[in-house]
Amino acid sequence: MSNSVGVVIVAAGRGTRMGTAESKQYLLLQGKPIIVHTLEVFQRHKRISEIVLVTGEEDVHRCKQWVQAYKLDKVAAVITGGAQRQHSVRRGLDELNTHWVMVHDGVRPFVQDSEIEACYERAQSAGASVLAVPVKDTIKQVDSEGKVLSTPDRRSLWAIQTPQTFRLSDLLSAYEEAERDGFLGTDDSSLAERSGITVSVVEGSYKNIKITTPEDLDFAEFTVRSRGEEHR
Ligand SMILES: Nc1ccn([C@@H]2O[C@H](COP(=O)(O)OP(=O)(O)OP(=O)(O)O)[C@@H](O)[C@H]2O)c(=O)n1
Ligand SMILES: C[C@](O)(CO)[C@H](O)COP(=O)(O)O
Repeated sequence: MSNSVGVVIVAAGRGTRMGTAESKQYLLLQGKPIIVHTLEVFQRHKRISEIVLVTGEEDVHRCKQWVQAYKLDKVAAVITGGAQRQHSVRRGLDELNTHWVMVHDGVRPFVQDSEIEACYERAQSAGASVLAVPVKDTIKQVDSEGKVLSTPDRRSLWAIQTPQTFRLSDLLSAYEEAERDGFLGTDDSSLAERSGITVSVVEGSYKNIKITTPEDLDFAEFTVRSRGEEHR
């Protein structure tokens, strides 16, 4: 099928900003690890045929157990990541056999089915897409001494989320180029952009947070609890 879609879910980080002994992707939300909440969103999505989960070496075993226990049968591989997010994504890409790839953070469990669909459709029409929200604050560029340098026009600023969707062959080329040039980016789109791929933004929701610091857990608990109440 020429539009098959695989997902690389990266979960090999240590969560230093969260500061918990347990890596944040394995903390429980209503009794279930955050990473399982994230996997379930893609497991149930009709567009997704294959999932590769990238995790820490010491976590592969328990992740494989969850894949069985939660019947996540789209998970084709659970593999070990690298030192930086970019290295983890690269390893995941090498495992996929689909035409399209979505890269998603394991700690963004609140992405909606409709957002995944919109990202897929935009990538089909534009070539590549990223989910994002317009920034709400005024942003300033500041130098190392704390002096304000400039105030960029907020109307052109977006906070970038995942999923980020590309043709697998395009993203692999972009990753190879970045590796060759020693470029390290904080997202996948930045690698694609520098290799000349046009990336289009899909407006998402402020609820699709990346669970990063302790206050994000309060929001996550609240969100999961309210969903449970909605379904009662
Ligand atoms: N070497 C790495 C680093 C990060 N990630 C993943 O990339 C996503 C986004 O990264 P971030 O939130 O920054 O996670 P951590 O690196 O774990 O957090 P911190 O920077 O606070 O240590 C997370 O799902 C994380 O597990 C990864 O797979 N491999
Ligand atoms: C890819 C990403 O989620 C876009 O917001 C993010 O850049 C990855 O995490 P980090 O906070 O930059 O490490």
